[in-house]
Amino acid sequence: MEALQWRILPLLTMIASFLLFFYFQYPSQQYPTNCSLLPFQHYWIASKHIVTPQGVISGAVEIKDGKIASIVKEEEKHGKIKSENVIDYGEAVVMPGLIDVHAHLDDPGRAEWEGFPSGTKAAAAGGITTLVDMPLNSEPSTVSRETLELKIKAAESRIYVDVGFWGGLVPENAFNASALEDLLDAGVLGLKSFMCPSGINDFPMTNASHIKEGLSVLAKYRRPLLVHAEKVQELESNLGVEDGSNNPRSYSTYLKTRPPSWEEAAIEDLLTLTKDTRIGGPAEGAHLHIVHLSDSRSSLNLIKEAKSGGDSLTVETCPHYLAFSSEEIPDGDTRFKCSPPIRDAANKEKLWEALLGGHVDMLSSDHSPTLPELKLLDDGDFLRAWGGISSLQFVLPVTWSYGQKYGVTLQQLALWWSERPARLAGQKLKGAIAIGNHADIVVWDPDVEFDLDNEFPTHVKHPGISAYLGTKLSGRVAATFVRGNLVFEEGKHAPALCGVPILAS
Ligand SMILES: NC(=O)NC(NC(N)=O)C(=O)[O-]
Ligand SMILES: [Zn+2]
Ligand SMILES: [Zn+2]
Repeated sequence: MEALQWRILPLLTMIASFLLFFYFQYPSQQYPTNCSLLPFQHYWIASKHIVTPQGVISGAVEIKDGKIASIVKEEEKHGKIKSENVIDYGEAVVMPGLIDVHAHLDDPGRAEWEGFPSGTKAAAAGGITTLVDMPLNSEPSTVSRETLELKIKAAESRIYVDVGFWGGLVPENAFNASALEDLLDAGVLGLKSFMCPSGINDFPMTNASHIKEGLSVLAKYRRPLLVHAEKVQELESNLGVEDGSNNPRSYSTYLKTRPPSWEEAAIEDLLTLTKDTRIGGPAEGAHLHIVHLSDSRSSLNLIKEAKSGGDSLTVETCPHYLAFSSEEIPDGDTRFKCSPPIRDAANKEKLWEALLGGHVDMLSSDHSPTLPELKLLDDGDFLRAWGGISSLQFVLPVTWSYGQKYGVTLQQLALWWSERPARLAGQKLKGAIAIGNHADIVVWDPDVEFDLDNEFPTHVKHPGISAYLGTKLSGRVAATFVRGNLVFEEGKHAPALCGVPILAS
């Protein structure tokens, strides 16, 4: 016994000193598991253009253990910051990281379309620090506690940025309050449903009664319902079958199959339900969010009216509706196919007007990629090709570039891409450069122009299907911080994937 002790003791001492040596050599504070390209966790980001809710300031943001510890104005900097831990970005813009509340990463089950690793790597390179994944296009769809658990498992250790999840409201669970509560208790940030076929078999559409039920459950949780608002209406013409103008390679043919009246009809239905969300109404606490609005005429007027009546209602549009117009879409170029469709130039102008006027609340990517074969790029058949735009990495430069003409400000970008999306997704510690918030930050150069060509380093799985490929953009993302970790800088990603799944509690 004693002999054994004498042999083990020196061995233990040796192991202990070995561990101590490594601890002091590489203290965990100093090298946080490769999550960050920076060697420290307490530092300052300095710039002449820091976008805060109170305005754009020159100064520095103090970051400590992943949070924003203080914001120091230029004139107050002296003596308040340790110069060796300052990253000075000069004239570059320091803004809250983008929060994309509408992305389809198709994982698990259809990861060959995108997947968590490539999708979130692209997000990090594009200045998106949080995204909320849609419940459909993965296999299975996220419609129950079990299927949410599969999502979380697919995301864990495989994401470069933080990812939350919307759950699906489908006929199968809509009248089953305990199933919906189970899904909400498991942590989805809210629900999402379709008022037209979604294109995915295990994600059937809902009608007004399903949505009413969903809202009543959501009211208790104070989480939103997101709706794809298009309702199939009988088409007025027979698409020019008689006059021969129904060429499936022509974008105008596709446009005629999904007229603005579809959006209008869906929104009319929805607004009969959102009245209940008013203060004192039976669904007070519930909130309805209309995703990817394209029609800026009648649909938007209905939304404006309901909002002014006190309905708890918000609406998003996407960069592709603001950047492109139907007249310019080349024959056969199915990269531009999405639903609702991109409409004419006059519609686009009115959409900008509504965004600038505060009637459209926020922006989202609706990144919905697929396999290049399913885009039928060779055939160019708009009626049969997969509908969905691939854009995730480019939404910041796209919004900035196409917004120049309208005098878009940095403050507006932060509102549309961070502050309001954070509120929709219930993320109180995200969406603004403010003391106590997560240090989720994008640093970018508004004046740097680049050609988005085949040479440009893109990280989405299938860059060739992006409608933005071949355009010239301004606004280059220089660095992205997620909870204080420098996850992307100058084309390089941090070695470890340290994004975390975000669950509502
Ligand atoms: N199944 C989809 O990804 N659909 C999406 N497709 C688009 N937007 O064309 C969507 O959000 O409706
Ligand atoms: Zn949709
Ligand atoms: Zn979508």
